[in-house]
Amino acid sequence: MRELTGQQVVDAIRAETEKTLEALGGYVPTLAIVRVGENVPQLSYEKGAKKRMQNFGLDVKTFVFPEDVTPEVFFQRFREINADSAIDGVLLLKPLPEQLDVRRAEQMIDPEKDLDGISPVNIARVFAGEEAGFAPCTAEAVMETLRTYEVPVHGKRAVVVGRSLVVGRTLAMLLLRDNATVTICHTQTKDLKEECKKAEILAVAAGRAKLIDRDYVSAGCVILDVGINADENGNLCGDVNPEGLSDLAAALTPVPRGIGAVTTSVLAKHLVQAAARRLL
Ligand SMILES: Nc1nc(=O)c2c([nH]1)NC[C@@H]1CN(c3ccc(C(=O)N[C@@H](CCC(=O)O)C(=O)O)cc3)C=[N+]21
Repeated sequence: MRELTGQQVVDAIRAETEKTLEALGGYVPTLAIVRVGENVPQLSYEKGAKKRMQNFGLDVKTFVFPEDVTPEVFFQRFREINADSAIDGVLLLKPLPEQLDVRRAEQMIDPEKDLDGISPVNIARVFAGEEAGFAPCTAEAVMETLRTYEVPVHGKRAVVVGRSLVVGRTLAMLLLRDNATVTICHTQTKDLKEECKKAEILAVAAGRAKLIDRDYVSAGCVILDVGINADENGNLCGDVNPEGLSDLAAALTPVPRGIGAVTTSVLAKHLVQAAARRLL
């Protein structure tokens, strides 16, 4: 079994962004991270994103609001951040506390700065199979990983476990755009094992630690593990249990250092693209 580590994909994405940065002639794009409260998964994504931006030579401004911020204050500032010409892209960390209507934020975000594809405009573009616009970074990270490792997608049977808008559903659309035959599985799927065993490409974004083991996998399957969970000992683990897969699967992305590392690189790529579309 091949281990599809993120680093090689990160390097390929960095090389691509460097070309675009050169065309921008020394302009340094700036990412705005907008966070409300101190939610742990959001803090770890923010930390990873900041490190990656630094690593790619990009700037970050962080806007932090208290958990109990009023809608008036939050949306006023969010509107200003969006309109700020010194900001090339915006990452709004989700979920938002309940007093803030997330749909209002999604509709407000400038689609040209919407690096994680949360605006209805960008969602529509992805679901229409268009190349323009920004797809959610994690779903695109899976496609970048397949591309870098030259895993053929065209005509393959792909099974996606998980139907969240940000990952599973979107990833299904990206796989479909590349001519895979796609099945989406979820918590109400009758025989998950049998469905997964049909997969030549198995992408798991279920949000359940070690849900998938060798009983779900056919020989030669390429497995993409999108999960980031904490195991019994508090260590990061994926939605896939790698034990017993090595003589069965053709390839697997590790957790950590797999899709998660690629996700922040796609965010960086989108930031550079957003700046280029605005300035070139
Ligand atoms: N608009 C939006 N998009 C998101 O994608 C989004 C979000 N909001 N809100 C929060 C959740 C949570 N999330 C995480 C990402 C990485 C790690 C993580 O642990 N990353 C490590 C390790 C990753 C690895 O190597 O596999 C790192 O980046 O260094 C955790 C959590 C994203 N989310």
